[in-house]
Amino acid sequence: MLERPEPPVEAIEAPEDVVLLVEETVEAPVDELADEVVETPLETSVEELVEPPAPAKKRRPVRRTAPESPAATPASADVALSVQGLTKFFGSAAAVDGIDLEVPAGSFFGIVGPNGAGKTTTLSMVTGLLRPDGGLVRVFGLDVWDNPTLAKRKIGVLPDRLRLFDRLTGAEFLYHAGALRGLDRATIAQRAADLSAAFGLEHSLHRLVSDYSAGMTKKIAIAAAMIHAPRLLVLDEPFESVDPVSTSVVLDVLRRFTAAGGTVVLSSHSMELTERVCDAIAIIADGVVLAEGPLAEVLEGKSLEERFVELAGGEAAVEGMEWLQNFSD
Ligand SMILES: Nc1ncnc2c1ncn2[C@@H]1O[C@H](COP(=O)(O)OP(=O)(O)OP(=O)(O)O)[C@@H](O)[C@H]1O
Repeated sequence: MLERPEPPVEAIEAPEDVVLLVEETVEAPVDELADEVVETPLETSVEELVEPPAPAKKRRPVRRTAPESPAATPASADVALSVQGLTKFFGSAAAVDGIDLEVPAGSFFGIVGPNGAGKTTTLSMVTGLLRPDGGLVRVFGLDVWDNPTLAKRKIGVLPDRLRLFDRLTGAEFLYHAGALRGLDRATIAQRAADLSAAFGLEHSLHRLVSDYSAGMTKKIAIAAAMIHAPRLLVLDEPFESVDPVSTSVVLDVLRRFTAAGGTVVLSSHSMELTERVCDAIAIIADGVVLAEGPLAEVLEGKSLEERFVELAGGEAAVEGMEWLQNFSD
């Protein structure tokens, strides 16, 4: 029997308090908003990571991998992201079909795959935006679906199909991102200044995001994803529509982030860029992992493009298109 299609991602998991905050902040000037900020310290100590406070017992929303399965082994402390048996169906079709991934802390991890391979669906489940039908996702040992609040503090997200509050200026947008993460005004101001300078947006912060170019929009969205100093950045196609100069600026920021111990997981259709910047990769197609591991191991001495086509490619069905050679004029 066919299931109904999933509702839009943001309609599924957005907690009520976040929605309220969004509604309250959209039209208000930044200075007024500052007083409403909840000053919750965001960075979580190492102790909290190792021994998170016992959460209230909740019904587990995710169908688990059987405990005796080898895939359900505990994650190690130096693993930033551990995905085990992750599954998602849309109707009767498996978009993600038992994916396992292990992303070492401090790495620059790339996910590549053909259109419809399941990259966005995987990243949406990893970041707590889309509920899996099965499997486990752990971020620094925390189960994203058992401890969403604690786990999401560790994660900065650039989602696919950006829908930004584009009637805000760049400054308001960053303020809004920081306020949602519970940062106080002074911290947001400091970080917004640092991030906008790093991304070359410092002279555009007074402009409406709706007037930004596609590349500027990506950059402000990545800046917003970083404002709470997450340990893990999950970026869905961060370089799409971004020119080479801006790409290099973004890469520079991300490299500094990983050099300081942060972890980046990104999806990309650029084989050249993925091969150049990532130290570990996964090639996925039809919702399954075809190869995963350190870059050199996956490549086996070939270029990523060659390896990608070898594993995920197929002969294009061009036969029967002779009509295309008979031009209409
Ligand atoms: N909300 C949805 N409802 C029904 N099917 C969906 C939905 N979202 C994704 N799919 C399907 O799941 C599969 C994986 O899609 P997904 O967007 O994860 O692929 P992708 O690898 O990110 O593709 P691309 O590179 O084109 O962005 C596709 O067959 C897609 O049509």
